[in-house]
Amino acid sequence: MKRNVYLNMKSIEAARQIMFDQFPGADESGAEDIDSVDALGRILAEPAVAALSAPNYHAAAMDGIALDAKLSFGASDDEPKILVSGKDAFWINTGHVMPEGTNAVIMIEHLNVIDSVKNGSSNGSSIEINSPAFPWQNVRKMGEDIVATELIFPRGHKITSYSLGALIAGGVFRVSVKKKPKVLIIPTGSELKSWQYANDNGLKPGDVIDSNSWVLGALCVEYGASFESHAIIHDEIEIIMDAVREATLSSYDMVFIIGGSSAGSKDYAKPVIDSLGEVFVHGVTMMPGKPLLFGKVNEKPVFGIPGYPVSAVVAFEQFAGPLLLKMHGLNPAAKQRETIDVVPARKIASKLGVEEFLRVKIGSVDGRFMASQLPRGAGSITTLTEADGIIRIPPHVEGIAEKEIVKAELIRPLAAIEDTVVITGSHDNTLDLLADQICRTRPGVTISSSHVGSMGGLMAIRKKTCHVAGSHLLDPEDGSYNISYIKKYLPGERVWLVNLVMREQGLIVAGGNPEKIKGLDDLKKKELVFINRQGGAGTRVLLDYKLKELGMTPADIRGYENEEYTHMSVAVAVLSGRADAGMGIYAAAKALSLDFIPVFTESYDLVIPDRFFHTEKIQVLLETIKTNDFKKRVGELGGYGTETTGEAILLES
Ligand SMILES: Nc1nc2c(c(=O)[nH]1)N[C@H]1C(S)=C(S)[C@@H](COP(=O)(O)OP(=O)(O)OC[C@H]3O[C@@H](n4cnc5c(N)ncnc54)[C@H](O)[C@@H]3O)O[C@H]1N2
Ligand code: MOO
Repeated sequence: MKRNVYLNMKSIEAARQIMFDQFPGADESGAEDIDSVDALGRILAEPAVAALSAPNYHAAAMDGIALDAKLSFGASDDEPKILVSGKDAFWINTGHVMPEGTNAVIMIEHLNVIDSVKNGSSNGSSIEINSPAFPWQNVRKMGEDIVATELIFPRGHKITSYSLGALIAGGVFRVSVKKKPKVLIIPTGSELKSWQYANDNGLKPGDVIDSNSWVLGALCVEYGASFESHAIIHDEIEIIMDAVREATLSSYDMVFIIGGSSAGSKDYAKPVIDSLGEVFVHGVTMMPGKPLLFGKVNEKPVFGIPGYPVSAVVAFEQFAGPLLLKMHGLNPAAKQRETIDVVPARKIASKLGVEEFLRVKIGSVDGRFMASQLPRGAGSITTLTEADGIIRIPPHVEGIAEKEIVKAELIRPLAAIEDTVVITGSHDNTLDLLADQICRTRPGVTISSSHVGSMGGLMAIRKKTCHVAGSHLLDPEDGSYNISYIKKYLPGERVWLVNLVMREQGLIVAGGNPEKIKGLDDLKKKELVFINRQGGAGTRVLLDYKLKELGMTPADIRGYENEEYTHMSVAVAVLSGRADAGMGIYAAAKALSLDFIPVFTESYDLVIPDRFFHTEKIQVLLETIKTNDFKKRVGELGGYGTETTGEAILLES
């Protein structure tokens, strides 16, 4: 099988130019007539002209009396005027037709009814007024809002919820709108399974759930198009070819082939488009999304969308999406996101020659928007779901220095970013629980946490890039937690130390504990293999402290020098049989159904600078951790104590 090579990578701008040039008439797609009430989000193909006026009569705008304003002229406190109800003045309610001969309304609050109950409409009641009315006061004149025959909206207007009100009030009950472009999405790949299949059968190694069809379908809808999904097609070129041929000959306006766009031996998108039509672009200098393919078959645009989920999204948002907008009669830039100035929390490297779409979390700390980079992997959809924004690094730029101000496109609203508590440091599952629980205390307040270890958290406080650090640093000198580290690394900072939980650290061993391990002492047995954590990890510091207490040395333990970087990878080492025991937290053992032998209870604390401590969102966070609900849920996780949860001390170092 011949492999594809990207002979001619194009810049985003050049590739887009080719795309729009190839479909100059894209915006001349047809129109259809529909009921106005069904037209939300649609684009007017013809102007909407009012058939009725609104209001279509002179209407009282207030409750009171209607009169000819002339009768009230000259009225004052000293010389009030008396009107006779039924003759000079007529009781009227808001919205009612103004009686013949009247042109003003005086509000009921400004009337003094002399010889009858207020609101009564009996003839002969006298009403005193002590200020004049001016003509048309408190009257909504006929056509005040909309005049029949006037233009309500020009063609190209996108119908909003407000627009529906104007159309219906103006008597426009049917509208001519642009037809929605219709997309056929074809997922390809022998590894792909539908979610329904996964639901019924589970997944085997090598199976991948087709999630892209759903993401791209939803994006089509967001961009005003409709879509249908083809059944998954295995890596068989003839079948993919048939599907594309058939789609381009039927009513679809655009076709996506997902997957198989790059250089693999089973990557068929290019040969398919090539043999049915013409390929214009294969390869764009952007990342993710580099292998994007674009061509024409039977006069219809066909895209080869890269299979990695983030690549697929970028390919859509940079190419297929803007073309859909144009087909729908909209400006292709209509979906451009707002940008803000952000400061990277650390320097960011970037590859020369490609435009990188870097997903970042953004936090508002000390009046600056700090951006922390999320993992770059195009295979991780969570790098988009976790992101607050996207920093685009142009092809000629090699990276961004720490604290260099750059633009970020916003994915989440700014107000939500302002309401986010940024927590950096050691990870613990109770932080996830807190993130879920906090919106019960105050909807809108959210937590964004990144995991860089306890020391990383303290450094983030020092660099002013977070509000809260999660930390469990044991001082082996005296067995205290965090305090001596704060004194050493945050000199001059007033910080609060708040206990989140007490957490059990222990030995993670195989299910059923076949080696009958009871504690650290047992690790002296030469037939047992240990798996350690990396130097500097809180858990490693703890192990060394306990070993010293027990009078043991590293030489006593086989495997002491083998290191892993997370609790979970220690648990995986035990599960795979590579080690008999490792130190870690209960949650990691539980996640893989391993056994756990408690060794020590440590303090997992939140470090919060005093200048943030009294802010509303931090108070909401503190309130949340003190709730019984939160403590109960922590208890249910197992391996935690909450007796001291929420206890806070102020440290001035
Ligand atoms: N030798 C090279 N290999 C690759 C290159 C390259 O330049 N040279 N480019 C890489 C880049 S960049 C990308 S992006 C990917 C895109 O490859 P394909 O479009 O050919 O996609 P597949 O290989 O079919 O799939 C990649 C990945 O995505 C999963 N996938 C596919 N379809 C779906 C779907 N509908 N829903 C969810 N996930 C899907 C698929 O299982 C793979 O894991 O190529 C690199 N390779
Ligand atoms: O360009 Mo690929 O799209 O990096 O993942």
